[in-house]
Amino acid sequence: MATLAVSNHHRHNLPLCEKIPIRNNLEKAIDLTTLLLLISLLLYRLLHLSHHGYPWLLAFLCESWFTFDFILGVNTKWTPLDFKTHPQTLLEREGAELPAVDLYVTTADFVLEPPIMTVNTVLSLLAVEYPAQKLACYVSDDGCSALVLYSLIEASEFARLWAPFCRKYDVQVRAPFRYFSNDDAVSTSGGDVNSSEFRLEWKQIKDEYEKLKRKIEQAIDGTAPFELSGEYAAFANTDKSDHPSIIKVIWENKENLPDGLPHLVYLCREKRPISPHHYKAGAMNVLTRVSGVMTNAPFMLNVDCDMFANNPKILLHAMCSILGLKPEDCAFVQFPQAFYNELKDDPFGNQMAVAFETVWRGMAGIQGPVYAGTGCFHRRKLIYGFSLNEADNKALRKVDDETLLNKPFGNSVEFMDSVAKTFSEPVNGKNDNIGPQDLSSTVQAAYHVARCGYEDATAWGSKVGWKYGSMTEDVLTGMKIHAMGWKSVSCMPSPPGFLGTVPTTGPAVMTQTKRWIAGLLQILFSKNSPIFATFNAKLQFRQCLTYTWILIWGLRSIPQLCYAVLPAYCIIANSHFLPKAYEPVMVLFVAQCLIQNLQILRSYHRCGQSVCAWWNNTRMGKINAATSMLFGVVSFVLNLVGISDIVFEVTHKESANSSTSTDATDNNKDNMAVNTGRFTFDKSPIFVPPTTLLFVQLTALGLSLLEGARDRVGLGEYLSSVWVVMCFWPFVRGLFGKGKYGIPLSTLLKSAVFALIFVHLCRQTSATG
Ligand SMILES: O=c1ccn([C@@H]2O[C@H](COP(=O)(O)OP(=O)(O)O[C@H]3O[C@H](CO)[C@@H](O)[C@H](O)[C@H]3O)[C@@H](O)[C@H]2O)c(=O)[nH]1
Ligand SMILES: [Mn+2]
Repeated sequence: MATLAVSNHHRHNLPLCEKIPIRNNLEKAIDLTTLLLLISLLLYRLLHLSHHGYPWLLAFLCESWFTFDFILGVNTKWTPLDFKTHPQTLLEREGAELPAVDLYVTTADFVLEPPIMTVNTVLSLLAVEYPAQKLACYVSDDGCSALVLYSLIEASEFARLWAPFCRKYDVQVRAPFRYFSNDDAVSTSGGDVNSSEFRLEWKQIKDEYEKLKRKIEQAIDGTAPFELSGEYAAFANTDKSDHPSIIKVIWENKENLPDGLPHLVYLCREKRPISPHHYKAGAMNVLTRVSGVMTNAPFMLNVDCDMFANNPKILLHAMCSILGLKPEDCAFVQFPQAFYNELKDDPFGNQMAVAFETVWRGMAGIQGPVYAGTGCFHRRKLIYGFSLNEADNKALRKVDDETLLNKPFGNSVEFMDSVAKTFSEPVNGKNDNIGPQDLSSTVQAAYHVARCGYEDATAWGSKVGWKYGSMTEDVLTGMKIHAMGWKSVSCMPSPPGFLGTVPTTGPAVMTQTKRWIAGLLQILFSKNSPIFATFNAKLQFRQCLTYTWILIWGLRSIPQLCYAVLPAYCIIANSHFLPKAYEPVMVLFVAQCLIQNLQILRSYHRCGQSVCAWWNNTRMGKINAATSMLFGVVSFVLNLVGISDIVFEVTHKESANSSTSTDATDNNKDNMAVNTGRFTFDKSPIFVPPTTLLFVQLTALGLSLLEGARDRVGLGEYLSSVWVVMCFWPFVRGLFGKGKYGIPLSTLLKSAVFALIFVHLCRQTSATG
């Protein structure tokens, strides 16, 4: 007895979550050197402004921007921090006392987001290591698809085998498609995998999964009869953007069994053409309310439909931070985004591996990482708009007053109950206010809060819930939380907590980046701008700089494009924007360029990334500047002046099984392997600017070959022009590629016309100048 007490006491002193500052003195020294070089170059340009023409001035302006940008980046990475969590300690200390968590999965389109993918994500959550009676999984379907409901119903049957199997054999990856993939590293379990019993069960479960997959596939391609009757009658005559709500409790853990299966609820909110639905933010708010009247857990996890739980201990890791840190230091716990369909060397420069290592840890050392939309644990309390400081505590007492509650949260009595409970419970939500025992009795209330008019004249989307007004609702919602003075925490366990899909085709990459850019600008130029928030609210100054750095992402396209056009312009118009190679100051230019790029290369090396990945990212940075970033800025401006709306175009997610698909012939597979990561194109106008830019550079280089060297152009301009062509190499290949690998003829023609006009104008200025 005595020893037990001692060891318990001892355990109580062990930390659940530790903050570990990362040393980076060398980084700091190199960054300061780069900064010094950048500033001296700017001074040099400024001093010699009067001796040079417009290209020099333009170069000065662009480089001023780059320097500003660089400073913001250095600020972010100045004081990096890691968090280390101890799930074992948590289990020993808390055991059955762990708080309840509501799990949200969003899907919006059964074609772009195959239901088997959503099913895998849901299965990985249902089988997670946590007392099952504390969990409820809610799937929001913005696509209003009976096929999604059907898939989930079938999946819940399978889950009854899957979850116990995972627990019994300590399976590491609990998304079946991944576990049954041929990858040995993935399919290992912790338990006794050599026993014949295991082999037998493994085979059975695999067969069951194959059956599930087949059923879903057949329902989708129509080879099995699937009628909108009975359970699915509600879907008859519905239109994706015009239908009532549909809510189904698919599975209920009636006996509250800790090793049973968590509740599973399908939810499709009402949509009407006249009422804005606010895309994902709107879906998240309905999830919040529906779960509020059903299970009302004090914490919630949200994932996109493609982001399965890759580490069965994620909930324990997250709880370590939530229970182990001061509440104000842990508003939300964000897992970095990582991907399972990554192509080698990041050909599209969108895997963000280095960004997650550097920017992420950097932010963790200020006020915490951004909320990245998926793989994030929130406190229900905070989502309801409450905060911990004195002033808000007063507001907290006020809200008990019915009349005040009524307005911001809407008019559901059941939901106000959730608000009152959430409000009064201790910050770390130890007293579980799990809702009514019987979920089906709450369905009526759930229908009420899922109605599309429910939010009219309430604070939803402004003070309460996920925030409206930006396509990147995640960054906005997280920033508002930081502006209330809270800190957030990053959680980077090994193996990574969640894995999802990353776009792997040119057009899909462009669509996604364009939406992000527009969404970020929507935040920058609004009343929610971080710049106001440092003055009026509690956003720390350095955190404000970091947010600004992220939000101006798209604006970078303007100086970058100007800078990329400069060499071609100078060559055609016989001008220059760089000193001559023999001028001593050239050393500074070269040094700056080398040091900055080597520093970036070094960070790639440290994150285990190849030189090739570094080059691909550098190159894609330039390509994005001429495509998605530019178009993001344009769509933001068009929206601002009221010409067009910004819509949330859902990212196409490759089917979870495509990598292991067996129907591809060997020949096909070879072709695919050769072309993996090769840039693809479509007819979108987004590919016109880079093609034009490429034509202009090629014309400039061609002309100087034909007409001989020009007196005012130096080596610097020629090299810069070649550099730009190298950056746009995927487009050079696109000139000769076939099918989706080739730039469409219409795009080529348009670009040629624009390039001709540009070259003509350059020649005119050189004639007059
Ligand atoms: O009207 C909508 C549109 C989207 N979604 C869901 O939102 C999620 C993200 O959509 P996706 O097309 O995958 O966008 P990504 O750009 O890949 O997502 C990143 O960026 C978004 C903000 O732009 C965040 O919301 C996401 O969480 C983050 O992963 C998916 O689960 C969708 O099903 C909805 O529920 N309703
Ligand atoms: Mn996504």
